[in-house]
Amino acid sequence: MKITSAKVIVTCPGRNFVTLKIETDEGVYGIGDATLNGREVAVVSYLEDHVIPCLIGQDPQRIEDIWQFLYRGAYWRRGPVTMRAIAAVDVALWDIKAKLAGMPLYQLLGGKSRDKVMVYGHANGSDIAETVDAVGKYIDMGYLAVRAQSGVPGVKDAYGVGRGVLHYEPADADLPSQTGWDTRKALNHVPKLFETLRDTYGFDVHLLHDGHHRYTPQEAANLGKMLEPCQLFWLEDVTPAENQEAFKLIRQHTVTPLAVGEIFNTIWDAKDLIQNQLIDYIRATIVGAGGLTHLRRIADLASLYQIRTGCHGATDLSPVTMGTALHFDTWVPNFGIQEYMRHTEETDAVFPHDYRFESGHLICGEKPGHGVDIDEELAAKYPYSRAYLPYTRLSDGTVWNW
Ligand SMILES: O=C(O)C(=O)C[C@H](O)[C@H](O)CO
Ligand SMILES: [Mg+2]
Repeated sequence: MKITSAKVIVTCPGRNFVTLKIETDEGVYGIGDATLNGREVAVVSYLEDHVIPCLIGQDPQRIEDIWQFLYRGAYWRRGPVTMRAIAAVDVALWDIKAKLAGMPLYQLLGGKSRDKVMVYGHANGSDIAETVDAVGKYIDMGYLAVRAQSGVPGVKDAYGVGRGVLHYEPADADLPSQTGWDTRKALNHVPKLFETLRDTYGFDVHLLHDGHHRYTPQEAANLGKMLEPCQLFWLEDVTPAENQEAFKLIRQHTVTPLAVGEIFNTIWDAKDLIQNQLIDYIRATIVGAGGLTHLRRIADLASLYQIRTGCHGATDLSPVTMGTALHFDTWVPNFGIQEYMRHTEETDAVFPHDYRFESGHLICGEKPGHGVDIDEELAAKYPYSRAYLPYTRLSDGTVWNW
């Protein structure tokens, strides 16, 4: 069996997505997501100019060998562009293998560990009252877990505050827009938000919060400690994780559960965090961390230390990643939770899929493969449109972490 052709499809049904389609001489094809928010075209070139020429004529059934070839063979390892390109190939090949086997992908991974996958939604508002209302709407929709982000008084465009009720897309301008940050103001505000949420909704609903890399380790420890009475499900990306050791300080001071990893590319980004038990949830996902082949290795390492998965699932990860992640979540023994930021109707129409939301859970379908396709004719109606993520400055002009 041979790969006969591969093409990259770029479409923008409200936001940009990069999709790889691999075709074979047996008529079976596979689809993989390669979207890198704000840097999409770099991955298109990596795939078209450097990966696809090497794929033609290869046996698509040799997933592991092709993964190793793309990772080791390039000499230049890791990084978001390389690993997204590898992820797209990997997922397309798993899709092909599962279609050939006539099985939903979770069966190839080892079968179901659970019937459904608990997800968390994104509630946000410009102030505490609006955010509390928004969380209530998610609870009414059946969610068992909700991430809450609120505007912070005196901070311009605080992270996570969207412009719509169900959809939040931060990459919104053809040059990066400037947002603000003030840690002191956030430390005054965030604990009040969660106290109000607990007073309003009690302690049964799982609540989550994303620090989006803004705090220093000391500030992060302080926030984690202040939030302890509110019993969060997790506090995410509370400090940047390039220095994995930084989490030791946070860990020594708080039992608030910690989640990290949506920007990780490989197991090496998470190795010390996992082996020193400095986190509780690993957020690496299919498209970010080299596909199913590599994410499985991260999850297995994490399972040795009772660390559970919590795959990134923002809207810049296409339905192809969501569908594949749901097969992974259905199988992975140390599953924790899955992020679920809803795609718009336009996006869902471009990527027909068989997963569905039911009572706070997503359930993957039973179609052979990962269950997500691309409508190429419809995709062609939405041409690429450059969009950047915002960036952040403190009030004195210093660039900070967005
Ligand atoms: O979903 C999250 O937790 C995020 O932090 C979303 C990111 O800001 C988003 O994926 C950036 O493209
Ligand atoms: Mg996040």
